[in-house]
Amino acid sequence: MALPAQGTRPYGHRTDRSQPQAEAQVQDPRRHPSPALGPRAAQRSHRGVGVVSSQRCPRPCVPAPAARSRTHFIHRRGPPTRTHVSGKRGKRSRIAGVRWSHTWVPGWAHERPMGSNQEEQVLHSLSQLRPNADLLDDTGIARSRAALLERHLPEGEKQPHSIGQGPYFYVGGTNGASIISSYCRGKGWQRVQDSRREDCKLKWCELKCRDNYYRFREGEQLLYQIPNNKLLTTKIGLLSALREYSRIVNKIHRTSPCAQAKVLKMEEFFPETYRLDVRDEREAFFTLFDETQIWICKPTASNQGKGIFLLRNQEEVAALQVKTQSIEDDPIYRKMPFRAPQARVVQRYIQNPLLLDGKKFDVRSYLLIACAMPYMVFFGHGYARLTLSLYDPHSSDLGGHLTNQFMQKKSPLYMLLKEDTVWSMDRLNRHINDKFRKTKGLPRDWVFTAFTKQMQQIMAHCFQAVKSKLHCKLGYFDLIGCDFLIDENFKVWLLEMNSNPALHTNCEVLKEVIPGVVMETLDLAIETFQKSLRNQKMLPLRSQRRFVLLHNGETDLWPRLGGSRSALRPPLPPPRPACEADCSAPPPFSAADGPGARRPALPRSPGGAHGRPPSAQRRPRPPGPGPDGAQSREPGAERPRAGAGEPARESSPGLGEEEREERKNAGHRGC
Ligand SMILES: Nc1ncnc2c1ncn2[C@@H]1O[C@H](COP(=O)(O)OP(=O)(O)OP(=O)(O)O)[C@@H](O)[C@H]1O
Ligand SMILES: [Mg+2]
Ligand SMILES: [Mg+2]
Repeated sequence: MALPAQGTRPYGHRTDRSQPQAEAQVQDPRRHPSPALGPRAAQRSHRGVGVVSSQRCPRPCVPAPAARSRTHFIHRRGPPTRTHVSGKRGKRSRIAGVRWSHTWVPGWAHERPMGSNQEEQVLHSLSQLRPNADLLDDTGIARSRAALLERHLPEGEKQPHSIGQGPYFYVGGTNGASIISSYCRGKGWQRVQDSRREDCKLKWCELKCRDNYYRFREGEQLLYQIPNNKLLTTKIGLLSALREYSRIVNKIHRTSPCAQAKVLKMEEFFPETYRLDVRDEREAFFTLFDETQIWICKPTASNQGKGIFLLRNQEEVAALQVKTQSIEDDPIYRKMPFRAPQARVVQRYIQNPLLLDGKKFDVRSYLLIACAMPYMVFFGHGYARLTLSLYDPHSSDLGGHLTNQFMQKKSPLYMLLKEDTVWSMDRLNRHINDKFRKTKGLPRDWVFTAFTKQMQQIMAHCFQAVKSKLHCKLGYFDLIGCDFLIDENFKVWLLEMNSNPALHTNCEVLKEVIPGVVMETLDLAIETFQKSLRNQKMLPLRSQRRFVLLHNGETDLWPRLGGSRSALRPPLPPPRPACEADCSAPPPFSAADGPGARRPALPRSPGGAHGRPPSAQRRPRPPGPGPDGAQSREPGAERPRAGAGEPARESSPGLGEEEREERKNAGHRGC
């Protein structure tokens, strides 16, 4: 576990295409650069994003201070609603006790059109207090916000939206739209309805639309969602990335025995999973299945529990086998594979989940990639999602097995009992303290200590697995919802990661949690963007409140300003001998993993759950480097080749196909 590095601080805890042309011309940001995104944006070309200072771009062979490039974990005790600050930050850090509590705001429960409801006015007013967040003192902001909340909000005082020709923003879809809009309007920005406009300072789009990426102006605008986030946010993408990363790490550990055992092993946190679109894998699964276990079958890119079913007996498995084979043999799908039903995975079902008053639950947390150039990656707490009914492993009612809100909403009891289906992390912590601490010998506040740490390690590990493959440009940012299950032995399992996580606020707890998550996401995206543009040091981050820094990529050799993933990778220095490496850091990649090196293709065969032959599944553990997979690579270390480890047979579509898929699956992940 890497300790908090210097400079980090503990966690505070459709288009209306009729937009007049003239308007767009008048607002050409190249002539009127946005104060919010910085004047230099206006001078930049699309790709060249400025001179990189020597401080930010160390000579390749000179290792930069390791602490700056490592993944950082800052752990705190206690609930996430207070900010713990390090002494070094002094008064400025004591911002925070602002609880993003809007429970008293009537009518919050449903997303409504922009500007039409009270909560938007509230958020707008709050946001107005920090029109230039980077210029203001946070303590003052917090006080002013609190004062405003006290004075005005119960009466629902309406604050006029700023008029005037401000920078523009675009929000596509309804997920979180009112919160995002309020935030931006509070900065004096104006919402536009035409997604094709290129002069938006911010585009927050639910669907990844090809046009937005074609039109994206690096270094001049912020764009929500990294275009190939499917590497993490589809079931097959995540599985493939984790397998590939394991393979590389294992190889390094074989060749460099002193590379210490600190990287997580995927089988320790990711339930055994097989791809059904890969013949060898599905055959391995059909062979190993026996009726003592339950498996869960999921489409790779759906959400809300759609298309999920359990496999408990040979008949169900045989039916699945026939169905899968018939799809593969279908001449139509052979000709037009994009018409075929979505690829699926089968995953070992965690049969013994921890229960809260007899109910199954999972935890939604957030992985925030606030900046992709350099990477600034954060962890954020979310909430727990419970089923309405009591858990019975033998029940055929999926409502008791699938904890997502969407499934629960199907119940007639939902409207009556919905508040019981979402718990705050505080409540979860209290419950676990009360009910399990003694009997299970847990440390006090297990939720905010051990559990939080494990979630952070797992997320950091997953990020490391895809870091070199994500398309990174200055201005891309992403908020990813990560779903964790705790079993009755308090073992933590990652179930999946979701793009475009649900930002609805239809329960009291969600009203408390979601606006804060969205606003801090935007604050951090803007602050890191500005700092990157200006070649400023990232830390300290004035807008960091509840999110915890997982990875500070300032000293990563790649990606760096002045280049992007879409450009050619710069030559990498020779790897340092592993034994010289800081033993708390992950091992460097060998030259054989570097660019131009030949790499064996992904195992087409029996990958089995974690990329090993089925015979090996039950199952020798790889000589693992240990529990901490959370650090970044050494500054001189090579990375896996871009594209390597792409899901081998997942249709790896261009955006067109992905867009189609997105549209098919439109919906918020995890609602
Ligand atoms: N391996 C597993 N063991 C036990 N329960 C599981 C497992 N995988 C999924 N579940 C349950 O099924 C639910 C839905 O699964 P998952 O999140 O993977 O699908 P999804 O369709 O992407 O859902 P969403 O995006 O809405 O969270 C989970 O919230 C969890 O309750
Ligand atoms: Mg999902
Ligand atoms: Mg889920």
